[in-house]
Formats: sequence, C-alpha cells, structure tokens
Amino acid sequence: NALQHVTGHGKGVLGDDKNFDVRCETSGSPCYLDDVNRKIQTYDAEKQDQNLPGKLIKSSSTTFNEPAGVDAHTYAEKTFDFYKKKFGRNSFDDKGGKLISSVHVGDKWNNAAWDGKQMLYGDGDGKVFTMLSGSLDVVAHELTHAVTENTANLQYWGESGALNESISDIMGATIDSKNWLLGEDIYTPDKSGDALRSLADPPKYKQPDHYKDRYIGFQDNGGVHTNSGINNKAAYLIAAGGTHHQVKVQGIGRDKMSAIYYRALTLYLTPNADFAEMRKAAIESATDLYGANSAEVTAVKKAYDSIGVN
Ligand SMILES: Cc1cccc(C(=O)O)c1OC(=O)C1CC1
Ligand SMILES: [Ca+2]
Ligand SMILES: [Zn+2]
Repeated sequence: NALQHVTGHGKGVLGDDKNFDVRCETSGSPCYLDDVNRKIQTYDAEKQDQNLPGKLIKSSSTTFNEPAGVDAHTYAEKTFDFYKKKFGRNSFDDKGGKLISSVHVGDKWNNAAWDGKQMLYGDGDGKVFTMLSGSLDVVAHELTHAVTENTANLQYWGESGALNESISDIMGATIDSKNWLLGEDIYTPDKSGDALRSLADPPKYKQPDHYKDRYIGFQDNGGVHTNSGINNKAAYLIAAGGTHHQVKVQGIGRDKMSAIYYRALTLYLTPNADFAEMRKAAIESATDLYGANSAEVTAVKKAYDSIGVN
C-alpha cells in the first residue's frame, strides 16, 4: 500500500501557491496527482489528443512543478467539495465515479471540454488563452457538463444546448463566486479586465440577454455559447436583482439561485428542454424549496418575464 493521503504543494498557472491531495509510494517517492479520497486523478497528455488520458502526473517529492496539472487537480477537488457539501452529490455521477483530467491536450489548443469520459484542458496559444485549467470557473464549468450529462442530459444543440451551456456557466460563476465573469483568469493573458462571458452583462461579450435577440442558425450547434447568455441573465437577476427591460427583480442571492438550478437540473429538466420549460422547472424548484408565494418564486417569475420567456 502507498501513502494514500499526503498533502502536495505547487504553484498554479497564475503562480499562486496551492495545496492538494496526492498519493506517494510507501518509500515517500514518487508522488502522484492522485486524490484517493475523492478519486480525482490528473494526467499529462504531452501535447497529443489521441491516446488519452496520458501519463499520471508524478513528482519525486510532494512538491509538483506542473502548474496546469496543479490547478486542474486543485480546482477539481474544490468543485467536487462544492457539489458534495452543498447538494450531497458524490462526484459527477453521484456514484463516486473517478474524475480524470488531462492537461497539455493538443498543440496550443484554445479549448477545454468534458469528452463524455474525462476533462480535457488545452494549453491555449498564449494570446487568446493561457493554460485553461488555470481558472476555477472553467474547471467548474467543465465538471458541470459531466453533472448535466448524468442528470437532465440536456442535448447539446439549439435551446437545450444553450441551457446546457448556461447551467455550466451558472455553476462556474457560483463556485468561483468572486465575480459574475467566466474565464477571466485565463482569457487573453496580455489584456486585463476582459473575460470570455459575463452573466451580469451578456451583451458585453456579444451574447443576447433577451429571448427576442436569440441566434437562430446552425453555427456552434445552433448558438449554444451565444443563447446561453439569455438564461445566464435570468440567473444573474434572480441572484443579484435589478431592472431589465422595465421589469424589476428582487435578488435572492447566489446560494439560493444555484440551489434552484441544481434542483431543476436534477429533478425537472429533460434532454430536449427549451427555454419555456426552463422557466417552469425553475418556478417548480423554487416552489419546492421556498414555497408557492415566496419571494424566491417571485424573483424567478420576474427574471424570466424580463428576458422575454413568459
Ligand atoms: C474555452 C471553451 C471553448 C469551447 C467550448 C467550451 C465549453 O466548455 O463549452 C470552452 O470552455 C468554456 O466555455 C469555459 C467556461 C470557460
Ligand atoms: Ca470568474
Ligand atoms: Zn461548456
């Protein structure tokens, strides 16, 4: 048997010090990015994308000089802990399934993904993206794709695909709760103050924030990364409040908002749910959690009115 629960140390993509769970051989060396408790393992794909996951990342000591792997591993642990503590969910499949991540996937790949079996992180080209595991909201976004696939299984095109994307952005912005931005830590490393998406102001990054402005077409699986802005705006308003298209929403906070969406995702949404069904599922979930005439239900109704989903 090896030393199963050792604390590893290392710098993340942004140069910050991180601690995380590793496994070491009985002799104490080498050690691996292998969290035996949570069943999270992080691999190095060595710039290829054929035979994944690649090599389990190891070090001769408990110190790891592998920033992309350190962040993919640490942020997967944080996301795991969020789902476990807040919703009692035991990993992405609620069955304690093993969580595999690979970093350095492909050559300067400006992408991150859940491929149905594991998480993949590109290194980015250093212009559009730096190493993509370097942001908690990105890792939480990808892991939430795995949760969605094991629950509502929202089909990844058209309105259900936009909802799939939106749920990942909502959980990403809840777990990385320092702001309402997505990808800001790893997007355009040479430029500060921008992001990939904003839930507070989708149009800032060319996303619609009203149903009448939705993209109807065939790019990007029918605009899944575009129309997600419409539902993202509703989620933002439910949490933070505000007035949108003359409709005033009283916010109920990020915590209750995310509980509503998790319940909708796991109990009410179906694979081809559209925005109208999202509204109903959110109202139903808020009713279950807080009562039919609660401020929380009112916030959900007003938020969906404000984005033109009645
Ligand atoms: C960077 C990127 C490109 C293409 C698809 C995704 C995807 O996972 O949908 C993607 O990751 C994100 O959107 C994360 C949240 C920033
Ligand atoms: Ca963020
Ligand atoms: Zn996504």
